[in-house]
Amino acid sequence: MSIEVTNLAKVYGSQRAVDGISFSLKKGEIVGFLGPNGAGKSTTMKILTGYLKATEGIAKVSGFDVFKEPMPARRSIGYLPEHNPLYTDMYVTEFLLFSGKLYGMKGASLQSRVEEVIVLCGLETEKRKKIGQLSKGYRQRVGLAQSFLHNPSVLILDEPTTGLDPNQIQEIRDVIRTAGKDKTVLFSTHIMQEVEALCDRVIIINKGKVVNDSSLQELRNTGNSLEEIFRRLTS
Ligand SMILES: Nc1ncnc2c1ncn2[C@@H]1O[C@H](COP(=O)(O)OP(=O)(O)OP(=O)(O)O)[C@@H](O)[C@H]1O
Repeated sequence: MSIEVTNLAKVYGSQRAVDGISFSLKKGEIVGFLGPNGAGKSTTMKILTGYLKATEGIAKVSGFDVFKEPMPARRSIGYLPEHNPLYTDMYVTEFLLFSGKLYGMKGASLQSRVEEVIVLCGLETEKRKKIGQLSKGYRQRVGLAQSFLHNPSVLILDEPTTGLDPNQIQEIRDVIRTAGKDKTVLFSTHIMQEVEALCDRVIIINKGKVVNDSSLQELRNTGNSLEEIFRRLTS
């Protein structure tokens, strides 16, 4: 399994924001992680990527326990956080070279990988600009480029298209589809068409609990729209 979550819980004060969830993703699956605001999606993703400690449970990425073996687990993950933090004073290429060095990449192989992700993410026209000068969509592409840089086998993308216009949404989806071809992808979104366009499977959480885990085809077979299913399970 590329991602394995078992009885995972996160307690903030008196709130069980993540309340004993279990799910797994096989190699190569693209899975949509849905849930209303505050359901616990970002918290789960932060635990998987090692940014937060869980209160209970086990989380494994590429077979590595994210708590006990954090370094190999992190090396196999590309993460785009919800509020994609970037150094706005850096130039695009400079930022990607800098990020690559943080992953231990260097020299000609770093240079050529940066060029590769710039093409993959459609950043050629913007690569000489400062990140602060870029539109929101292009900043998001820089965040995605950074997450792909070390060629991780697992991508964890927290609302990668939020706040983008319809053209940018389509373009970012294409990037995820292309880059995700040989990877396992877990991504959160509030856009149902995005799930229809990209996913093999849908996990829905509500109030910290998994309320649906099924293939898109199984959901289609119910005869209800994804939006109807989402509303029924989460309201
Ligand atoms: N650092 C924190 N301290 C206390 N409570 C927190 C903290 N981070 C998140 N929470 C709470 O945990 C719950 C789950 O939050 P989380 O951000 O994981 O939800 P989400 O599903 O990603 O929501 P959204 O769709 O709005 O991004 C929320 O009620 C939130 O207020």
